[in-house]
Amino acid sequence: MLMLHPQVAAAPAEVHFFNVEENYQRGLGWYRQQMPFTCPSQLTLEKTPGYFSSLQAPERMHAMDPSVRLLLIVRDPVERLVSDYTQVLHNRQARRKPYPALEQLLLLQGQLNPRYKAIQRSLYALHLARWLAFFPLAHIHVVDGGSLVPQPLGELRRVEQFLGLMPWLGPDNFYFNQTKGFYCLRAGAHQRCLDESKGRPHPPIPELVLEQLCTYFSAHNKHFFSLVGRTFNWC
Ligand SMILES: Nc1ncnc2c1ncn2[C@@H]1O[C@H](COP(=O)(O)OS(=O)(=O)O)[C@@H](OP(=O)(O)O)[C@H]1O
Repeated sequence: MLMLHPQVAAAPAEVHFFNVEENYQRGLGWYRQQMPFTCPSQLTLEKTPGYFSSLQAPERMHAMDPSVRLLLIVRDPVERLVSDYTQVLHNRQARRKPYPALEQLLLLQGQLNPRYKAIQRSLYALHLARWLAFFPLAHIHVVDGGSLVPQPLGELRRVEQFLGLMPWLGPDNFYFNQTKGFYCLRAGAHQRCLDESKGRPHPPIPELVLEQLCTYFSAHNKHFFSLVGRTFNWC
């Protein structure tokens, strides 16, 4: 989830990205775990995926500034779950710690375990409803992660529009990186790809488990579609 101040149209000279969750995980000091002071010429963006499913974040963010604009990037909840697992698996392996196979976490005596955190984080309707208790839908722009990957320009132009920014992005700002198999960013002489912790191959999931996941998420997904007033190509 990304949080932006509405005066972004003022075209600030500097843009700061901030990720409280990452800074916390990296053990940085408390001052890197709070929103920094921002000058009028600066725009500060907060990007912390964990806020979306946080119980406290909506109310706290609203108390900080009820006029913030929010960007929510969603992808197929099943893909998100597997991506979540893959990320934790690699973090554990990097610290030479064991981690169970995905199916062991997903299933309890053959049935899906709804207490598995990666499943809970994929219940978008549940989380969004908490945000909608504090912010109107018009303040929340949903980015389709499934289309952001193959067509980044289209999705990001819609973000520019939502933020009331002057259209700036064009096809030259993206290039396809054959090695990574993804689009990366280019601005003038600068190029930026997501780091190697992103875009890793996902472990295969048996067809039967996929069907169980699909059945489980289907009603939640429909609820999410009704909340945002659009559908996605998910279960
Ligand atoms: N250039 C490039 N390199 C790697 N990965 C890319 C890229 N562009 C888009 N993607 C897709 O973005 C997914 C990672 O998104 P995250 O939200 O986890 O990353 S981040 O928090 O925004 O850094 C990542 O998901 P995973 O494959 O599950 O890692 C990709 O599907």
